[in-house]
Order: sequence, then C-alpha cells, then structure tokens
Amino acid sequence: MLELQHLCFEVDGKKIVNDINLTIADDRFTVITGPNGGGKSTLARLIMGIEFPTSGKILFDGVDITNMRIDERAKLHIGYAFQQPPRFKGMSVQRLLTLANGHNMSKEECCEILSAVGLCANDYIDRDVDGFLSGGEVKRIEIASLLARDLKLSIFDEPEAGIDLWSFAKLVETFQRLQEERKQSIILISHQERIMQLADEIVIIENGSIKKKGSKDEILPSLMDEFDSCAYKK
Ligand SMILES: Nc1ncnc2c1ncn2[C@@H]1O[C@H](COP(=O)(O)OP(=O)(O)OP(=O)(O)O)[C@@H](O)[C@H]1O
Repeated sequence: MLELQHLCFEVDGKKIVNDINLTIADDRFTVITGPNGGGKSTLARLIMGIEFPTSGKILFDGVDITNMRIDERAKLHIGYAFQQPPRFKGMSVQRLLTLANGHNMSKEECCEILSAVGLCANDYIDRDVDGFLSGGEVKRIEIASLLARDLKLSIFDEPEAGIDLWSFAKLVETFQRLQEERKQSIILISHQERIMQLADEIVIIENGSIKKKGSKDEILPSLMDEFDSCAYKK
C-alpha cells in the first residue's frame, strides 16, 4: 500500500505539490489526470524519489520511504516510466530489457514484452536506445522496460504521449491485462478517456492539490461533461 501524507513540494515559494493526501491500496489501478502544469509528474517524481518533498511523508507497505534514494525505492520494487524517457547510447534494447529484468532475457522473452507495446522485436532488439529512435519508439521501449521488471508499484507518466493510434490501442490492451491480473499497483498519469475507463480510482490534480477523487463511475461522467463544455466554448 502506498500512502501519501500531507505531501508538499515547494520551489522558490511556489507550491507545486500542496498538501496531497492519498492512499493507494494494493493491486489498484489509479489514473491521475488534470490540467497541464497541475503537478502530476512532480507527484510521480516524489513517489519515485527523483525529487524530495519539502514536507509530508510517503509510506510504502508501512515503511517510511520519504528520504530513501531512487535506487533504494527501486529495490522495493517501485518503478517509473518517464514522460520523456532518457536514451542510452551504446545500449541495445535487449540489454536494457535484461538489465530491467535482472536476468538474461532471451530473444523470445524480449519479443513478448516488445509486442505488448506494439513493437516488432526483430526490428528493435539489436538497436541501440539512442537518439536515432523516434520519440514514440523510445517511449514504448521505456514502457517495455517497466513491463520487464517484477514490480509492486509501476508509475507510467503519460504513456500515450507521442504514440500512434495503432500502438495506443495495443498499449490499452496491455494496461487492461495488467489491470485484470492485479499483480501490482499501477499509477497511470493520463489525459486519455480510454485509459481512464480502466481505472479503479481516478484522481484529478489541479494547482498542486487533489481537486476530486473517486471511482471511475463517480468521476468520469462529470469530467467528460467538463471536456464537452470546453470544446463547446471554443
Ligand atoms: N524543480 C522544479 N523547479 C521549478 N518548477 C518546477 C519544478 N518541478 C516542476 N515545476 C513546475 O511545476 C508545475 C507542475 O509541473 P508538472 O510537470 O508536475 O505538471 P503536470 O501536471 O505533470 O503537467 P503536464 O500535464 O503538462 O505534464 C509546472 O509549472 C512546472 O514548471
């Protein structure tokens, strides 16, 4: 279980994350959404230990991880797929997946994971994760590297960003499978209705705070009405 208690992150007096209280029970699929610049990615970075809160606490399975380093959190089986993934010149896709998995991964195993993100393994397995991969390709390889790990909590930051329609459909299938298997908790930051449809809980973050949270049935209809009225105003 993940517990965020009065979590705050401030830079130069600006409250980017402001008193967030949130509990994510085991094996739940939580979608975080909200306007651009609302603080979603910052919250994900705080959970992963890329940034540290100004105040408040983060507990994971009852352990206070607030001041733990990113590598220590990774050992607790917490993983994060960046909104804008890093590239690794000189490292092949197969090597990256093997490092993520912790064991030597066969071509067949890599193939299964790559196809879950809509990539044909034969075309990618020997390629480097470098600047020659397109944005959508590197994004899907980043997601595959999380799928290759044995995680208790996976955080995906806008997995749909830069992904074509066909690959997005494949990703939705993969997230649906993860949701149905319920082997781990998933936090997915997304603006996509199809992804929100998979959620056990939707959390809307605006101006650094939780504006609303609840089940998909409680949140989604009013969210869609808001989208419709914004579109109408345009
Ligand atoms: N370390 C930092 N220093 C200064 N400003 C920051 C820092 N981290 C985040 N911000 C600012 O905080 C705000 C929230 O950023 P964040 O990336 O968390 O938003 P978001 O909700 O994920 O947005 P989007 O939907 O556009 O991805 C932005 O205005 C961003 O520029």
